[in-house]
Amino acid sequence: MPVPISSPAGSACASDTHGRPDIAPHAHAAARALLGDPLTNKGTAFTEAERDVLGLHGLLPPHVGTLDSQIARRRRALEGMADDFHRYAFLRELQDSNEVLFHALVQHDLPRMLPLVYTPTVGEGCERFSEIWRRPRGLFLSYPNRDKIADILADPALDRVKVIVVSDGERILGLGDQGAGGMGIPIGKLALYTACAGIHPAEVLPILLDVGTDNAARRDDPLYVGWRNPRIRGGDYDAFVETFVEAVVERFPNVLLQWEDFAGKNAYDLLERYRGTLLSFNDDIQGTAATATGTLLAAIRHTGVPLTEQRVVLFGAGAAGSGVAEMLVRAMMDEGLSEQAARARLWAVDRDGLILSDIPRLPDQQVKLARDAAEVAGWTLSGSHQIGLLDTVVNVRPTVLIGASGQMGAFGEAVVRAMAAGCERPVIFPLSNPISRAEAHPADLLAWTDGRALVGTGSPFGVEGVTQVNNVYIFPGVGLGAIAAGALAVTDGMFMAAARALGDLGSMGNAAGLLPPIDRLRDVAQHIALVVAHQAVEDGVATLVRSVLTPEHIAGLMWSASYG
Ligand SMILES: O=C([O-])CC(=O)C(=O)O
Ligand SMILES: [Mg+2]
Repeated sequence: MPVPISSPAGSACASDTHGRPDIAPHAHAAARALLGDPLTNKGTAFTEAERDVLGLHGLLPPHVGTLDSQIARRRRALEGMADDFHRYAFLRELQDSNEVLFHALVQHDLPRMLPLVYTPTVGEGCERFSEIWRRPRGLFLSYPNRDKIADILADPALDRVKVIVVSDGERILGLGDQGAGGMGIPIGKLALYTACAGIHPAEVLPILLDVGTDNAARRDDPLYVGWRNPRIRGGDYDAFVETFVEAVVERFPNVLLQWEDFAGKNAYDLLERYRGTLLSFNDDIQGTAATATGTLLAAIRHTGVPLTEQRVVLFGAGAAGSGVAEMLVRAMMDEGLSEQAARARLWAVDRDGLILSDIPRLPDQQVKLARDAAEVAGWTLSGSHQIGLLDTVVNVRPTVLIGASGQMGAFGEAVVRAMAAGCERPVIFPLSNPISRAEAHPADLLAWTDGRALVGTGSPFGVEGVTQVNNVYIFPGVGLGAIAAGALAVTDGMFMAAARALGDLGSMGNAAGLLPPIDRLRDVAQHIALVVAHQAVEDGVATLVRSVLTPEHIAGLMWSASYG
């Protein structure tokens, strides 16, 4: 769906009484507005005819370019830069000046561009957001403006919005509280909705709920662009989010909303509170879970050990880790285990060590994962305090080790060698992002296991044979599928269908990895969208019937970057 570029008020050119062409004053303003709006700007690719009609002569250099030549020019500039952070900033600026060119560049070479516009570089983009602030994108809904949310959303420029990604910036990847800088994440995720699921750039809306920050370094930075206040919490926070959700439902009744990078308890509470009111999901809980589950199912094709016989140790039981655990339990139950038998195959280790039921004040999601102290009574332990990751691995002899802790290097040599000693083909997924928070470097995992490990990392490392196990394999397809089916809710079944579809996809020619290569992400999203849309029908939440939900229907919804 190209954005129509219409001539303002018919034609900009008129003739004065002497027959000289004359450009009406409003046309000058309109011409500048056209170039200043990233959704309509084509830069040097405006044709002669368009320049005539739209009054663009003089504002552009005389050369008329093509999208391909523009890509080549930007590509050369990008490769000449000193580091990825500057490439990130350059691409953000391009997105804010010409969206078609930005998306064409990204789609043209996803393996090169994804790590620049998304994980891992987006992490530094959030940490240094204020430093590279240039132009507004999306909406900052700050606590002091809480009475104005509905007015802000009323902007007619937002009429086409179909997908919102919202964060409050409190748990940005594994980097913690970044306050308003967390906006980099909704922007990055939505760039992938366009790149992978073909959602038009005019239909996406990044939102940052600025409720302050407890990150003193950000607050004390004189350049910080956010609200300089400690985080609002408790009832005031809940009321603020409630106002936000009510305004969204009123303004965009059919929108798909993705909660992203909220801290643990809020992540769970908001998902559960609003999943019945709003077509919504939490990517860190559900997207990560489906990605990890799907990749584990793919790994099982290599190891031959059925899911119901896996022994899984999870390190880090926050929103992402416990989301993975719950989905694995459901997947094992689908394959015939009782809930109790499924839970008996999972051990979760968090900051107090192995989660045991006698640990006081466990968060709700950890209570379900806790083991009975009696179960570990016979374990050989290295110390008398908590049961750490190494003790757990030595005693459990896991077949699968998953990290969602944000703790760099937590999968050390002793842990990994202990695992490899008890298992022929260890499956090891250090999922935490960005690279500075990964539980292990994949090259070390391969070395310590003599190449026997099947390794998947949240961030890209560029190590041969290592799969990137990132939510980008899931959320664009789930979102597109939900939209395609006109779904009223995103069910757990839709995520399970997405996970199984991912596991069944095979590596699409990616000989070394478990999942398809990054340059096939559009095909992945399209396939997952179809399966998810069908599951929406199955679960009774679709407003369209199954017979119209064909691959052609999905493909027809996907926009590709071109000037059209
Ligand atoms: O953004 C990513 O790469 C994956 C993710 O959701 C997270 O780490 O929070
Ligand atoms: Mg996230």
